Amino acid sequence: MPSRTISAPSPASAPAKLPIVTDDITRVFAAAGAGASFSLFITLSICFCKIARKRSSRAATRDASSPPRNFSYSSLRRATNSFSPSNRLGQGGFGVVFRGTISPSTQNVAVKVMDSGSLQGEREFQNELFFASKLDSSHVVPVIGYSHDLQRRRLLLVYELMDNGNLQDALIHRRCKELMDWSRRFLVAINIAEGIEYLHGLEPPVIHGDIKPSNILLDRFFSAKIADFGLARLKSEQVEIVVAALELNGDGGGGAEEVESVVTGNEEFSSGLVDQSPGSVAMVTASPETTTVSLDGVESKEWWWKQESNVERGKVKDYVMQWIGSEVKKERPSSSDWVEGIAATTSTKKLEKKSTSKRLDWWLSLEEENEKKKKKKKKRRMLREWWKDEYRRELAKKKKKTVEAEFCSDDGSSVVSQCPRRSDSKTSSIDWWLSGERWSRGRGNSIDSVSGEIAKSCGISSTPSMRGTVCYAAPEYCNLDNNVSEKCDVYSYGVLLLVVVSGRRPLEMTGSASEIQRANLMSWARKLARRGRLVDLVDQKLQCLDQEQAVLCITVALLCLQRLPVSRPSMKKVLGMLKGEVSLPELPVEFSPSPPLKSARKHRR
Ligand SMILES: Nc1ncnc2c1ncn2[C@@H]1O[C@H](COP(=O)(O)OP(=O)(O)OP(=O)(O)O)[C@@H](O)[C@H]1O
Repeated sequence: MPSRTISAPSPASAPAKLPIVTDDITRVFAAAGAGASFSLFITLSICFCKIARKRSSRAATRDASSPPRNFSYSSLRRATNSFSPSNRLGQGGFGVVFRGTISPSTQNVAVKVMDSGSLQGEREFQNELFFASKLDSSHVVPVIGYSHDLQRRRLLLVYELMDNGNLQDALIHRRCKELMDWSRRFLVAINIAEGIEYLHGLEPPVIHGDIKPSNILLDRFFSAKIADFGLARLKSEQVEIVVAALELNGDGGGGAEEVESVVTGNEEFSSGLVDQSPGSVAMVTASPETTTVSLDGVESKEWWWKQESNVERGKVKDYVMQWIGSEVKKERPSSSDWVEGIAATTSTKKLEKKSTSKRLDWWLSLEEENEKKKKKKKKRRMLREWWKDEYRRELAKKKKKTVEAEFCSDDGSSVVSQCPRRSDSKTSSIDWWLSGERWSRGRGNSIDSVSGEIAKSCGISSTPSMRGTVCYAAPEYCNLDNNVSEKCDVYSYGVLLLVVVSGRRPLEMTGSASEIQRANLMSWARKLARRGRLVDLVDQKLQCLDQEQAVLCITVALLCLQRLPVSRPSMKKVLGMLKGEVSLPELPVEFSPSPPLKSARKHRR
């Protein structure tokens, strides 16, 4: 029987094992290679992600210290799909706003394209950029960047996109269901108050100058943010509020009344960015002579320096300097150019000839601009006249003298209050609102301030003038002095608060006689206060209404709407009252439900 032996491997079988070893080594090397390339891939992708995130975060978030980003025109054109009408978000006084997506960060933005050739648009553009570097609050719509395309004479501003659009639309036009919930509406009112309080708390305080629902934007959580700093200004340190005794002749009483006026120690800073920019003055004044006189040899560059030094003592934002220094100067000769032009020597005659023709072009373009403005003004005046006639005809037809008398007396304070200098007891408040003088400094808008909304909805347009927006602007704001303080914003907030609570415009005419007394929201609120029925003003369609809170809002609004700026509470107090941290002061006697007649008369005197 053959025995089965397990023989030791013969030397001959040894070479057969070699391929197995080589295989292992290859596998080890392959694994190591794969590992190395995998880790290289991971490292590279991490690096790539980091760079991409850095890039996107540069576009997405911009803290106050970093300047707004300078976008190329083509990148913004790409972002908005060639400014496609389907991306149109809305139109303001100075141009159209488009939705866009910035690549590669895929951040959603709103791109405002200023009307080409609009001088006031240019001014708003400068103002927005200036404040973009100053403001850093969750209650302010951030400006991400800008673009100035010299070839096409286009100025563009890039903002963070606010998904729920503006408050005016959401509240009045769309009747957004989210805003039908009282708590959300109240939160919106608080957000806005916080935003204004932030602005007023800065050093120096920033006065927005155009607080109104269409300048309040809502993000995707319906958190309200303040937008549009085109009319904003820095409050001068020299502005102080003085209470002076003044004779009032309007009501025949002739008694002395305390009237607040604002004294400016230094004219240069008093009216802030909008009015004081020599560039702006140069843009508004038509002739170079007046420009030279009004500018008094101050260059736009110097003006920006002064604004800066007023805030940060010498710190200057390079981008503003660069922008003003290079671009504006390139396009528009400054006042000193005019002066220098006169004193030019013969050796520079050639240069002078060139610059003179440039100036002439510029001057002619200003003339053209002025002509256009005049035509628009004429059109507006005609429309106003027509509207006034209509209103008067309506009044005469209904022969409701009592209603008219009530309307006038109700706003009796407001006839004087809305425009103290033109206190005419025969003029009703609505006449005053519709009076031409109020619009006399209106913006030359693409949407006409009067025609736009009155014709459609019998409401008042929310398009602003250079002195704020009709119905929202404080009485002292309409005077052309420099008496602008934070209290102007407080007044506008008062109107806005009434709009938020009532869910309607400040001035609404439906034509029916019963509606006339409600036409002016402010005077209706005053009337209801006297009757002790403030709750009647609250939007009927509100859900989960906290009646106490709503009445508190209306009361605070009435305090904000007082004629004398000194009587209005500060924004800090307003916020405290709304949050229940500060107790409500007594409403002025004219708002008390049953005013003792004699003492009320005495008080008026
Ligand atoms: N950041 C934004 N996000 C979303 N929508 C915006 C944004 N900015 C503006 N809009 C929309 O574009 C509209 C026009 O804005 P714009 O600031 O030009 O004008 P306005 O404030 O309505 O009017 P005006 O300039 O005459 O005061 C706004 O009402 C709003 O609906």
